[in-house]
Amino acid sequence: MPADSPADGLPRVGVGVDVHPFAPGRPMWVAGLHWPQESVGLSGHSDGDVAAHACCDAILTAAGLGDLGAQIGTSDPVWAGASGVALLTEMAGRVRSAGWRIGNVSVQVVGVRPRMAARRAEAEGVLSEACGAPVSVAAKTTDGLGFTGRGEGLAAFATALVVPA
Ligand SMILES: Nc1ccn([C@@H]2O[C@H](COP(=O)(O)O)[C@@H](O)[C@H]2O)c(=O)n1
Ligand SMILES: C[C@@]1(CO)OP(=O)(O)OP(=O)(O)OC[C@H]1O
Repeated sequence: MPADSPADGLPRVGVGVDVHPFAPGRPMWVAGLHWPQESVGLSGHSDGDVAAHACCDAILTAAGLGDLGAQIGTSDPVWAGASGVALLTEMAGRVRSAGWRIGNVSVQVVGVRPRMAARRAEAEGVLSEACGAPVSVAAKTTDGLGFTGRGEGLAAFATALVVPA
């Protein structure tokens, strides 16, 4: 059965993970928001927005369309420096063009900074607008453990549900 099979009208789930290291001299963009109080940003070919990228992979895998790297890759100059919101808007459009409706997306940011809680609703609004479906946002620090806990970088994990249009 092909990976993008509609599975007889049943919903399909997807998963996405992304990790980027913190990098001095870069603006911090996470979950579609700019965090101007942060002294470092995230490295990457684009803006490094792990939350938006994990959402992209979740909807793409749900639709059987590969992942963000397969869709655009880091060799494509068109997307160099692209915002996570622009990428999520584009990937959600590709998922819809392939015949899917996006039910919802849930993303969890893992790391010590930025502190998401105070701007969680704002992030959910921006990502939901980009996705054209509800996106919920959560966060965890990992209590000092691992590269996230040590403040070396940021990770995000997302799941998505799609249904045939
Ligand atoms: N980057 C983060 C990480 C966590 N939070 C919020 O803190 C709560 C407690 O996190 P623990 O990892 O210590 O359990 C968590 O539930 C989030 O609400 C955050 O805002 N930003
Ligand atoms: C977004 C892309 C392309 O600009 O690059 P990065 O910003 O490096 O992000 P990543 O999630 O590591 O890989 C996906 C790439 O397609």
